[in-house]
Amino acid sequence: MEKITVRAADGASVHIAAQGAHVCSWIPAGGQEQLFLSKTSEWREGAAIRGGVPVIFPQFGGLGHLPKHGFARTAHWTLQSCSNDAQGKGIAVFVLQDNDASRAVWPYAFTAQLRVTVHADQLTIALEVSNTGTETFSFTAALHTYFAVQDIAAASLHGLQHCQYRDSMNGGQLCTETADSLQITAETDRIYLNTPPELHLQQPQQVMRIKAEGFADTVVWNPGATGAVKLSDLEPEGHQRMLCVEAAAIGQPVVLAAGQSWCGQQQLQVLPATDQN
Ligand SMILES: O=P(O)(O)OC[C@H]1O[C@@H](O)[C@H](O)[C@@H](O)[C@@H]1O
Repeated sequence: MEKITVRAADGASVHIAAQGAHVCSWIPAGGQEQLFLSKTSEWREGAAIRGGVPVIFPQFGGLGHLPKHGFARTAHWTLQSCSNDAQGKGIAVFVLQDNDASRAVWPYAFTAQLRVTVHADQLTIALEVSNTGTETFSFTAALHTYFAVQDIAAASLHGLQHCQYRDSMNGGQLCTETADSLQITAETDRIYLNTPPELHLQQPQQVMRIKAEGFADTVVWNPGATGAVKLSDLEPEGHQRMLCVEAAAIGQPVVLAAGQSWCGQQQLQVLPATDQN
């Protein structure tokens, strides 16, 4: 499968597959891999990659008539540019436009652009969608980031306390998060609504600062042991080494009239461990 490497002057790097404009690997300068990528992912054209950062557009999950999570994650995106800016940041821009295949299932004219910027201890992924047609359309979307964790039992997510969420494990029931520190002990699949712009994924060795802009919601997903056995492309015990924290626009679908654009981004930064870990 066609992939590019984007490297910042300081050595930080990402690998991106043209299928899905899918970030498969992110290594901060002087650091270690931060994204989970299943060793048993299929790597077959048209099959979703298990791990990294799938781009979900124009439909999250099964919330519509399209294939699950829409078509962008399995479509071929065109590399528009790959360069270093004046500060040495590595920047790659991929574009997806409507085509016969997309119009057959979703009859709208659009351009989606994914801009990936890497440097130092940071990775920023920005998705911009423009309505290039004459008809208004609406969509749901997500950056479905699979964070690598050393041990899910020692990881905790901070920042969601008091948020409402739809519990997909429980028919989409609306609940309120009570935990200050969310720990994953079983299959978890939740759409948190109107979440704060900054969350922290804490592990003993580091903290991941997860900032979102433009995306109002956050999905937290881990298949647990019960869900993992149903995923043929998830490596054995893979659920113990990953946590998806997804910047998402689901509760309020994005509506774009002709000529309008929308942008959402997820900005990640690796910070040293804190005393709370
Ligand atoms: O197996 P897929 O299609 O990549 O989806 C993985 C998961 O993605 C999450 O975003 C959804 O909330 C889950 O319900 C889903 O199971």
